[in-house]
Amino acid sequence: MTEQATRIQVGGTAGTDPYEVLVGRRLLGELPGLIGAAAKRVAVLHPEALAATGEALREDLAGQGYDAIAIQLPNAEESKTAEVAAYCWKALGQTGFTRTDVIVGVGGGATTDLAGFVAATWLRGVRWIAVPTTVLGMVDAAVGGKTGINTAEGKNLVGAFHPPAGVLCDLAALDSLPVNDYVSGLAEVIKAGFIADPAILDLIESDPEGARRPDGPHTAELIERAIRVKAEVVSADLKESGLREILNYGHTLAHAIEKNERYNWRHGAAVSVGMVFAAELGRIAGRLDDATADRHRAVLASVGLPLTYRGDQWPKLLETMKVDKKSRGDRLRFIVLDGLAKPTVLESPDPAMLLAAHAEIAA
Ligand SMILES: NC(=O)c1ccc[n+]([C@@H]2O[C@H](COP(=O)([O-])OP(=O)(O)OC[C@H]3O[C@@H](n4cnc5c(N)ncnc54)[C@H](O)[C@@H]3O)[C@@H](O)[C@H]2O)c1
Ligand SMILES: O=C(O)C(=O)C[C@@H](O)[C@H](O)[C@H](O)COP(=O)(O)O
Ligand SMILES: [Zn+2]
Repeated sequence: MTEQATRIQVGGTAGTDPYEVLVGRRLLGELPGLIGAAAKRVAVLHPEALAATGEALREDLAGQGYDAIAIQLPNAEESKTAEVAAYCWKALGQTGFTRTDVIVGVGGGATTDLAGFVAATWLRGVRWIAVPTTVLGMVDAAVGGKTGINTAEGKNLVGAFHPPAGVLCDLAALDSLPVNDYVSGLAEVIKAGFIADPAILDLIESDPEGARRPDGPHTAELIERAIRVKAEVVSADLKESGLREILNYGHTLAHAIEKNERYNWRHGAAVSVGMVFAAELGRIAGRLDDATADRHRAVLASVGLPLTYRGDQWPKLLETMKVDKKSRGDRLRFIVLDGLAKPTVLESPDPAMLLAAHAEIAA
């Protein structure tokens, strides 16, 4: 049975269908309503780490009369490949999955990115529901409809905007999350703090140790605040024609680091370094005050996120950043801050500025 949950609406403007993000506990009772009466088949996509959860969900849905299958994916970034997507398409084809059938993605951001992408591409788009099980998935990846996979050339280079029909954030799922993965998700929470909601930073600074734990005093509030930031932005600009770019704060460098590390770094850890870089870039460009730039290091370090990356990799990172989705032709574009919660775009920064900002994160 569903316990009382916080409901955050996303979309519903500019021709997009509205949907809700629920945050609470024991939310799976909401699934049948979201799946809808038209579905006969349901595919539950889950990572290896959540094999038991995926199978339990499949059994539950089968007990409710659906023709339910579970598709196990590799853990983490290994699932975001064309091969894994093709494996899922094959399973859906063999099950006779039609346009009224539904995909449920249960897992972290990598799983929901892949599940959403499979939903976007199967029969040119079927309904899907996100059940994020990591902090990062709840506050960011599962919300907003960006779905996709990586290619050899870079991160998330193939994908589609395909919003879910609903997002169920069951906070109990976080109890089994390894601490490194938990903390990685805090990078996106802190990002939401810097770009839009500084109360998030105050909450973390008041108890950094508590922020690292699912039973911390502010866990639900931190997650809900970060979701509200994301919901507001994607509701105004689903397809990233402008405003949505602010959610990419720290990501230009982060994606290059992830690729350079063959995805052995967690996304949030790379975003942490990427935000320190972006803050330095803002400071060097004369946009950001010293105190706010320094606050990045302090708050990220206080929860155990990294601030530096190997200094000898700059030429490779620069090359990768050129295929960032915010680039236009030969122009690199970065999100920087004009001040706390004042994100803006920095176009074609001088190479010397980039190098100087890089020197501040080089280990
Ligand atoms: N679409 C978007 O808007 C968006 C936003 C932010 C990030 N992302 C993407 O999200 C991905 C990162 O997501 P993530 O940080 O959630 O990592 P992840 O999905 O790689 O999960 C991390 C690890 O935790 C395991 N796991 C997941 N839930 C668990 C649980 N409850 N208990 C135990 N283990 C669990 C996973 O199997 C994996 O091994 C990246 O690919 C990033 O690009 C997408
Ligand atoms: O939702 C968005 O928009 C974001 O930029 C959120 C990011 O945290 C996320 O990592 C996203 O997947 C990056 O998008 P990309 O378009 O740069 O691949
Ligand atoms: Zn991100």
